[in-house]
Amino acid sequence: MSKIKILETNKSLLANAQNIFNRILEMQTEADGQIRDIKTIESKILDIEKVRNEKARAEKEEQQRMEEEARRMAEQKAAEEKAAAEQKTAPEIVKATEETPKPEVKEEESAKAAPEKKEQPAAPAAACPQMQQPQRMEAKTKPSVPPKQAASRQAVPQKQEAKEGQKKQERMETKPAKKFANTNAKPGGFEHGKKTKKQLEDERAKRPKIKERVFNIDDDDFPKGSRKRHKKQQQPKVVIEPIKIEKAVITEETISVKLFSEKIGKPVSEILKKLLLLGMMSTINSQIDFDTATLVAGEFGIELEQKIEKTAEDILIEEAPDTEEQLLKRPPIVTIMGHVDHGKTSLLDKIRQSKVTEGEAGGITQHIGAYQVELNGEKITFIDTPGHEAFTAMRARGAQVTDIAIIVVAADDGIMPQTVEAINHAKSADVPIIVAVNKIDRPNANVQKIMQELTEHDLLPEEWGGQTIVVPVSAKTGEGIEKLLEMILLVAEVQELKANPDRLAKGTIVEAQLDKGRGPVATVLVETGTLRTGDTIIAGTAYGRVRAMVNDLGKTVNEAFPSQPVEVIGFSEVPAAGDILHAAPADKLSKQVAEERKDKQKAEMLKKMSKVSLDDLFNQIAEGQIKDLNIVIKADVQGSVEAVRQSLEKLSNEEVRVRAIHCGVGAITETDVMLASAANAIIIGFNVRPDNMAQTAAEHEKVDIRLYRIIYKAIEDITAAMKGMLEPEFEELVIGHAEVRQTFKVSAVGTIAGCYVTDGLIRRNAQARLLRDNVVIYEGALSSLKRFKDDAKEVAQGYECGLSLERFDDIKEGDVVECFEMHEIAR
Ligand SMILES: Nc1nc2c(ncn2[C@@H]2O[C@H](COP(=O)(O)OP(=O)(O)OP(=O)(O)O)[C@@H](O)[C@H]2O)c(=O)[nH]1
Repeated sequence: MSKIKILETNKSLLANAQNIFNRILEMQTEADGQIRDIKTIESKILDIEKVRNEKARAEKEEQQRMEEEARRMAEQKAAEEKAAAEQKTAPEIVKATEETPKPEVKEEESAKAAPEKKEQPAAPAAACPQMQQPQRMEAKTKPSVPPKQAASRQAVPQKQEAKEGQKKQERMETKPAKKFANTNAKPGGFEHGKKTKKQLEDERAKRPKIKERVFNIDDDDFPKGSRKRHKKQQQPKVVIEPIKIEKAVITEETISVKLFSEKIGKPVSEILKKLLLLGMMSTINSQIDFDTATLVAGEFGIELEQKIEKTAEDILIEEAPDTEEQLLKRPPIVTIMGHVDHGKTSLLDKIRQSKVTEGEAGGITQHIGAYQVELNGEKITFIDTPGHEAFTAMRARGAQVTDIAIIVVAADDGIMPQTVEAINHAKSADVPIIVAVNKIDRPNANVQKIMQELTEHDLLPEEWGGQTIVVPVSAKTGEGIEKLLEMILLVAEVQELKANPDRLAKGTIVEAQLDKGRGPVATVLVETGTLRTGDTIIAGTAYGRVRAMVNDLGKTVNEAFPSQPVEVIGFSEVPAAGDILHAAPADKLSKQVAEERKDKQKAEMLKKMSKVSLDDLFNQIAEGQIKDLNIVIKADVQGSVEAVRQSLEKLSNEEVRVRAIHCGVGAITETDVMLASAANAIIIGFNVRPDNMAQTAAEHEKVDIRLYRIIYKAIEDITAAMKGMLEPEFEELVIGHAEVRQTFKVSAVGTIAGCYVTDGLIRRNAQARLLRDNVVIYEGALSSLKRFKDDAKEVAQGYECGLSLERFDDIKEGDVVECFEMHEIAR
């Protein structure tokens, strides 16, 4: 009894630990989401800051430009006045000055002084007519030349000036693409030289407006592809366009709704709505596959692409194929299987004793899970764990280490059930079989009988014209052992077993344990490549570096070649037998792979741990987690139990089979809950309630208990849940219990129950049910609630009260009144 209690306590502790673990995972996910949000906000703030800075810079530049313009205007005015004065005194000089082509000088100066003018230049076509007439332009622009420059220009020969003018014109004509072709801007940027004072004043008056426009010019107004434009253009981006995602990439097979919403920039609620329209009930954490995600993204007009990223695991197992020249012959790996007591261990021992020390004088064999023997200079590796259980366990983990299976059959016994199993295991693994008929030294040995029996299992001996090699042996005397080894080498020869020793090692863990002194120790059977001391290794979730290697003779070795068993020290934890070992090119990679595998294990464990409930039944069915919907049925009478069982089992369909794993009459007990927990079942109660222990256990074990009073409602709920359409709107909340201590019959009123409130409270307006031995015998409302003679609204725990039930008088002492309210559930 106490053991059971301990077991149960352990179980509940485990469940608690699991809950805490789940909560931590949830918190971690939440924290990750919040960090992401913070990062997004951060980057937005930076963007805004950037825009603000750009705007301030542009304003500053604009101000500088205005100042520069004002200064130039003043100079211009002075020049005009001076020119007017000179005109009066020296008309010929004026004439000469008028004929001097200088617009390009002014233009250059103007461009240098006011780079912003380039932001609104004329379109090339518009600019050209003016540029094609430098002589005429110069006549008009002459007054704007500063006096100093004008004087120096007078000394320049006309011919040279004309040439320069032409060159400049050509330069401007050949580079139209580098200038902005903003058609909105006035083509005045290069024309200062020819403007009159009035024009310039007009322009100055208009300038604030231009500035305003510059700020509102959209990027799209400019021709695309001009890098120079971005360099020179100092326009701030004031208008922040909302980001429109047209294409998104997902990098895994499935994606959570939350992450998907971030990728496509749509709210989770919108996505859930779309999924619902596709018939999928999902939550923010639900995983959706690429096809579904594509459909949803399509609804938003977003193209979705899948680019599966390479995991560390992919990189680890990625291997270049070996060339024919790289492949060298390797020893065969042999497993011995057979029925109990037919002599597997004896045979393995005999082979080892007879051959292992050859050439290794004084060598003491070590038990490391596998050993090698030598015959005529050729090696054979034996896996030292006899029996097909280990063989199959390894196969189940994806490790197929065995090249040849020896089926041991005792000559004095015959083929037994485990012999048949062993034969079938070897056959299903497609491994060649050699039959060793053992114990031939025994007087009642009958090899012919064994051969006869072998034919019944599709193993026709060679002697009888078949393919199966049968070798009579005695593990006791050693007779036939040499022949058996020869046959093994022969079969290996036919198999052409080869491996490339010149690559990173890959192998299988044959045995592993935690050694007090040396830490995790594992025997590795190298399959291909060469394992070396110092190599980075990973097997399952255990990783590390080869610190030391010991062979089957107890000798320290620095290298292990294909088919060689070695004991390896240096793992971070004990790997499992059957795990595949990889030597990794880098420490980091092995660590990453281990992390990935641990995450995967965790996810799978969580998946397995998640209990079925009607709320997420559809999701679990959809994910293929549930094939059977197990149900425990408890009802008040046997008739109901049967009726409910039949109705519910009829709901089975192709995807899910509804199975009543336990049915019974009476209250829902803790045992029912434990059974439901173990079988991942839902409990359906009809007119019965769970007792306190059951209630607590159900909370611990996360078992879904559904209570009904009408069969069709249960059927309706389960049908809906199976279709993913379950939408219960209300949830029952028990608010208190009162025990009936005494009953009184009052002629006009009916039965009055004198009660004691044991927990919670009894509320006059709440609903009530009457329980007798946890079986519901009435459900309805209170017709009265009194404290002594006074009507009461509610009576709390620890107080006495009198109550009566609406249209129900069959109240007995010991009954319990359960008071409850219905609350709407937010889904
Ligand atoms: N006479 C004789 N006895 C043998 C021979 N081989 C094994 N035995 C005996 O048979 C018994 C069982 O041998 P094991 O080697 O333990 O057989 P096993 O198949 O490994 O048995 P399990 O490990 O229990 O599956 C032992 O008492 C051995 O001494 C043999 O060739 N001749």
